Amino acid sequence: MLIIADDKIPFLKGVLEPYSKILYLPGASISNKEVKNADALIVRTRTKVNEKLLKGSKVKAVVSATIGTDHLDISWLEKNNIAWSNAPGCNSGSVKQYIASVLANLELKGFSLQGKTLGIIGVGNVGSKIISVGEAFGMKVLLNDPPRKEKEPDFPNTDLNVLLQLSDIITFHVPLTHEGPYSTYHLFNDTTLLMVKRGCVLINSSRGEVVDQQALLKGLNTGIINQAILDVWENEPDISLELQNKLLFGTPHIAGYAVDGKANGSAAAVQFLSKIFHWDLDNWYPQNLPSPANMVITFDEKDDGINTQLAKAILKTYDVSEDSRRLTQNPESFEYLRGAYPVRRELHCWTVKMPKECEDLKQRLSLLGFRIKQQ
Ligand SMILES: NC(=O)c1ccc[n+]([C@@H]2O[C@H](COP(=O)([O-])OP(=O)(O)OC[C@H]3O[C@@H](n4cnc5c(N)ncnc54)[C@H](O)[C@@H]3O)[C@@H](O)[C@H]2O)c1
Ligand SMILES: O=C(O)[C@H](O)[C@H](O)COP(=O)(O)O
Repeated sequence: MLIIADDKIPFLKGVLEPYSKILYLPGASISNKEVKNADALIVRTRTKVNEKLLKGSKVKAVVSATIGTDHLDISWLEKNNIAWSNAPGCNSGSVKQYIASVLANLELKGFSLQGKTLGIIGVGNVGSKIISVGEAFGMKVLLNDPPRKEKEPDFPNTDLNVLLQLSDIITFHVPLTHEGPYSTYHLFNDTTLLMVKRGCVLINSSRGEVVDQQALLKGLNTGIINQAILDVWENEPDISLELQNKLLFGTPHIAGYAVDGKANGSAAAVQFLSKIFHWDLDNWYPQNLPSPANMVITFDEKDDGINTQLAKAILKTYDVSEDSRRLTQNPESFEYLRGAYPVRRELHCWTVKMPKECEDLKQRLSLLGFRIKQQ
C-alpha cells in the first residue's frame, strides 16, 4: 500500500510507516504521475485534488489536514466513490488567537474596543469562537450566517447589509464557495463597500477570494475603510504589494498555524485513514507538542484599564504584528514563512497568575480561554 503525504504536515513521520509505504512530497508538486499508484492522499491547501490529479489512479481515500475544502473537488471525489474528509474545526482555536491578537493591537493603538460593534460573517467553528473574543473586550457582537439561519430558526442572524452598516470591525469566517444562494466569492465587493460604516476595520482570515481586493483598495484609498488586516489573499503566494503597503497587518496565511491547530489537523487525517484501512490509530494524537519555555503570564500592571490588561496578556501569547513585519520585510517569502513558522500555542495553553480581587478581569480572561491562577 502507498500513501502520498504533503511533507509540510507535521507529526506524521513514523506514525503510518508500520501500515503503509509513505511518500512525502511538497504539496504543490504532487501530480498525477506520483498519485497513479497511491492508495490514499494526505494533503493541505496547496494540493488541488481534482480529476486532473486523480484520473486513472487507484486512490480510495483523500484527507486534508485543514478546515477549508475549496482545494478539493468534492463532487468529483464523491462521483468516483473516493472517500474524503477534511479536519473540521482543527485550527479554530488558532484563528481565535489570531483575531484576539488583532483586537489587542487595535486596543493598544488607541482604537478603544469597549462598546464598539464586532460583525462576524460566517458563524461556524471559527466564527462562534470569535464571539467570546468580542465579548471579552466589552464589544457588541452581531452575527451573519444565512445558511445557519435557514437550518436553525432561532439563530440570531443580522442581515448582511445591517451588519455592515453597524459594525466598527467586520471579520470574515466563511468558506470559499462559487455556487448556490450563499456563494462567498467576492462577498465583499464594490456594492458591499458602499454599505459599511465609514471608518470601519476589515479583517479577512477566511479565504482571499472572499474579499475583492480591488474593492478593498478602493475602500482604503477613500477612507471608507480605516484599517484592514489580511491573513489570506487573492492569488497566494503572489500577493499584491500595493495592497500590502496599505494594510495595518498582512500575514502569510498563518492564522491557523498554532501548534495545537496543526496537531489537530494531523490527528484528524490519521484517524480518518485508520478507520478506512482498519489500523489501530482511531484515537491517535501527537505526543510532546513543542511549547515556548514559559507559558505563565503574571499580572502586576494594576493601573492599566481592563482592556489594556487583556490586550497585554494576549500579546504575550502571540503578536500578529511580528508575522506581519516578517512578510513586509520579505513579501516574496510567503510560502517560506509558512513552512518555517515559529512555535505558537493557543490561548487555552497559557496560565495567567492574577490577584484575587480582579473578578471582572478573571471572567474576561476566561472568555478568551486562558487558564487562571489566583494568588
Ligand atoms: N487563515 C487560516 O489559517 C484559516 C484557518 C481556518 C479556517 N480558515 C477558513 O475559514 C473558513 C471558516 O472556517 P470554519 O471552521 O468556521 O468553517 P465552518 O464550516 O465551521 O463555518 C463556516 C460558516 O460559514 C457559514 N456561511 C457559508 N456561506 C455563508 C455566507 N454566504 N454568508 C455567511 N455565512 C456563510 C456557514 O453556514 C458556516 O456556519 C474555512 O472554510 C477556511 O476557508 C482559514
Ligand atoms: O483551511 C485551513 O485549515 C487553514 O486555511 C489552514 O491554515 C491552511 O493551511 P495549509 O493547508 O495551507 O498549510
